[in-house]
Amino acid sequence: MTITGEMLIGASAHRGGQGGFRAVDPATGEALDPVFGGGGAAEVERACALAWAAFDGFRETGLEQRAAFLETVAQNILDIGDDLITRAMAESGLPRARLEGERGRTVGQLRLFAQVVREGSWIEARIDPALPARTPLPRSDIRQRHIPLGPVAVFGASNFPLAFSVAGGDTASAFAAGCPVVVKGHGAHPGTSELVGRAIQAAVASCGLPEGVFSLLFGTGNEIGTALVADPRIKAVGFTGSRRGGLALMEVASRRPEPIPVYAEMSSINPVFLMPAALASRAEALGKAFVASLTMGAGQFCTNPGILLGVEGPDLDRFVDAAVAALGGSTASTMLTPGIHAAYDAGVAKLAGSGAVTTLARGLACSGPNQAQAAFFTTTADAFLADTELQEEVFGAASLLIRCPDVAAMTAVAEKLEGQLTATLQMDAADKAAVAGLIPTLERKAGRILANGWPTGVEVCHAMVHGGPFPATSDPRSTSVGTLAIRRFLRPVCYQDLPPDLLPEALRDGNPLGLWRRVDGTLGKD
Ligand SMILES: NC(=O)c1ccc[n+]([C@@H]2O[C@H](COP(=O)([O-])OP(=O)(O)OC[C@H]3O[C@@H](n4cnc5c(N)ncnc54)[C@H](O)[C@@H]3O)[C@@H](O)[C@H]2O)c1
Ligand SMILES: O=CCCC(=O)C(=O)O
Repeated sequence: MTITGEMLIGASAHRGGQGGFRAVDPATGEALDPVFGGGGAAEVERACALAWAAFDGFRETGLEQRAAFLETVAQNILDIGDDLITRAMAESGLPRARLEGERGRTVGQLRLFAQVVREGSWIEARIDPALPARTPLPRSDIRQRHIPLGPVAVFGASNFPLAFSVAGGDTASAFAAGCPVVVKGHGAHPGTSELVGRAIQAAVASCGLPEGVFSLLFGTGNEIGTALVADPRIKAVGFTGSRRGGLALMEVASRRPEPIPVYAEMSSINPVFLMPAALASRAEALGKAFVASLTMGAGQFCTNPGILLGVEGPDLDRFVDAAVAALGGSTASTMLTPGIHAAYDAGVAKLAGSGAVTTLARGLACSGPNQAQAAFFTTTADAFLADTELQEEVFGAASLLIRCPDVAAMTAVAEKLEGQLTATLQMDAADKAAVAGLIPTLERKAGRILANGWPTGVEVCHAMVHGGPFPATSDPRSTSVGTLAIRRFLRPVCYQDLPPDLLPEALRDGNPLGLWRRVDGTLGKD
């Protein structure tokens, strides 16, 4: 499939005239063809007008038609074949195996949402039948279902060019809910974005959906993203990226005459608690496994283990020795963009220059542009508690070990942490009592609590929460991975005493769609 450098606005392809740009291969520093034309206000206007025009039709598509659309997008992505993988490799510096796995995750995610759409319980139909004879007052007939919010703006993330980008989780969950999507493609992987965008555009056409169900915009500065979030026809935003970018978009959304929800996933350092009995029994294995998680994908995971906490002593020393040995032998890896590489180097230099921090190990030297050496630092619990800057995320393979005098100090540090996507416990049976004391704190701090695993590698499933309190996300009530993500783009509507033939099918007597419904408080298929 040819990459043209055009934006996709509804059914058409359009070359933007607001400044050209090219993707950069971070492994070589070379600019890649073609030149992409950036868009501006006119393209935002056209995409949002089409999305709004498509909304009422798309939101009332039958469950089967919408599920088939998601499955068609998945198949069309697979049908691009190897061109998608080779372009994504060139634009991201990520290896083939990682991108093939990510393509599988993206396609699996779309298919999982198709199953969710068909099953229909996300509509959460509720019926409280009229009670005309109730005293002292009769009850009306009251029914409720969930409807989609409206067109959603999705910002593709740099670090997952497939699973968190044009057809990633935000887009899949918005489509599943019945929301048209306008994507602002990430400038780091425009070719990958165009290929996937064309797969979605073709699916919209072949499934007989209104063209405005999907558009893909590009732009060189912040203006296009700002204009998109400010557009009155956009009713929600999905974002994965920097804290600064997420906060800026939240600000734009909140200043609109009609403020809208922004689901921004931003910054997390994902604490790992090395409990004493676990360290005593397997410090060396934990040290090696930690480095494997830290250095995966050059550390460019929002779930990266950015801090570790352990009680000082010989067992923690054994952990450190094993981690230092593993990290010291880790090869430098290409980062996603020159900007992300520069931010990593600056973050590492800041930690290394802190008087309260000691450098334990660095990875092997770099041998090409935009490569990062892994970094492992240590500090004390007192120093960490005294300096909030030590909590700042360094996006990449850098981690800080906090040496604590006892388990109580680990809890004290946990209490001072900002909101997190994950909190990980390395624990043995003898640690259970101490862990039980930590869990209430971790529940308040994180979206996902893991035992004896590593936070990188998020499962896409029904029970997953990839979210958490600020600054992990802008809204701790939801998730951006897993099927619960559909809830972000829905809202309840109540119908009181409407004539039966004006009710939506989901709420009609006789349950024509065969949905799970709560009738007079009881869940069933009545
Ligand atoms: N939490 C995560 O998962 C995660 C993922 C990727 C990057 N990051 C962080 O973000 C840094 C930069 O990487 P990035 O380019 O992927 O993220 P970014 O936040 O700079 O950009 C993400 C997207 O948002 C847009 N954007 C950013 N700021 C904006 C603004 N003020 N107004 C309008 N649009 C705006 C960008 O154009 C891009 O499309 C990294 O160094 C890292 O610290 C975090
Ligand atoms: O970078 C954010 C997503 C991380 C993720 O999905 C994973 O660890 O698998």
